[in-house]
Amino acid sequence: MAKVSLDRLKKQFGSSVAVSDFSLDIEDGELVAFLGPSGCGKTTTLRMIAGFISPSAGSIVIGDDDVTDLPVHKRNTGMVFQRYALFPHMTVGQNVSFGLEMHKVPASERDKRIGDALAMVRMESFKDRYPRQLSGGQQQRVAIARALAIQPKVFLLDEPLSNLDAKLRTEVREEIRTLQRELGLTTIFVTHDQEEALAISDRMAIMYDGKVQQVGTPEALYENPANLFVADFLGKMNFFQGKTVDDGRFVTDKGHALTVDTARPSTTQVGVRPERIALSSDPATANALPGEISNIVYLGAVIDIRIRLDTGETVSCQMPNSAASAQPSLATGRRVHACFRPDDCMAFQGEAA
Ligand SMILES: Nc1ncnc2c1ncn2[C@@H]1O[C@H](COP(=O)(O)OP(=O)(O)OP(=O)(O)O)[C@@H](O)[C@H]1O
Repeated sequence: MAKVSLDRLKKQFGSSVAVSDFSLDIEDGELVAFLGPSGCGKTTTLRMIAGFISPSAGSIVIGDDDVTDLPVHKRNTGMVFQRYALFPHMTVGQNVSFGLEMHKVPASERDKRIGDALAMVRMESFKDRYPRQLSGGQQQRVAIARALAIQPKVFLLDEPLSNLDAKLRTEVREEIRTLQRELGLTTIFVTHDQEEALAISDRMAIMYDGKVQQVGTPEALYENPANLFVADFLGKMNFFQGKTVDDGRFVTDKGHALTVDTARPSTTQVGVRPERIALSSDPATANALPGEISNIVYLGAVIDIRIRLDTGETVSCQMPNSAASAQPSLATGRRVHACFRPDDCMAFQGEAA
């Protein structure tokens, strides 16, 4: 496997800039997810790394080789696409063999490589079937086997799970992660699904409008988002707009005086995660905003409770199902205080989306 270094990558289509100033070092054996909303430049960046698109500026180094100007087949990357991209007229075995032939693997070695790759994804017994005789999950496993059979230095996946149903998505996601760890594969995984990115990656690069907004472990990004975009995009967040009046005191536009550990003079938004909000009829914390329960949404493991504050804003509180059932008087219309601790408040600059 190999380290991947992206240095100030840029891609311009005509006058529109799809990706700009994208720099990132991906360690040997690391799985990095590119996460961001539709159109932010994830696929364009991945395609530049694979060699399907040439960058307008910047460089791509895989291992010790600068591959920026190399064609696709000389980069030794294995790619899996959203729509499987299997050849319909070829059997599973022939599909996997095709990649090996393209990479000039001698015929004497091919059968073993095909068998090994299909075994990795538990598809050995499907070798003689055609893609139309397979389910979506099975087709995607074959696409993964085809990409891995060439023993790539870098494994690239572009929204590989988005055509699968929810249960299968989790199953194949876990299979990809297990395989990636076992083989020590340097991997880039493009997705717009935050839960998927959080679950699968060592680190994530969050993108917006062609630019990397923040890179870090799932925990670091969720607990310490660098800016309003990341805070809003990753997970849910309650925002309070206002200004800092003195050290640690933040007054919202609606007139709530909050105690916020991280408030700075430049802070214009305070964010609190829904799971950090507690409901109390007898508040004992620094930040307790009165209101009434306006809606209760049952999400299975988690209950989402909306509180309409007396000042008009709505705050979302999430609690585990077990905690909610321990609160027998949880009902719409009930008077409560939405309470949160000063160290659970995150401080940001700028306008919330
Ligand atoms: N061949 C192209 N010609 C012109 N513009 C393009 C081309 N490919 C992509 N773009 C534009 O570049 C931007 C980034 O596109 P890209 O496909 O990389 O986004 P994405 O984050 O992968 O989105 P999605 O999740 O919807 O696939 C978009 O505005 C898109 O319209």
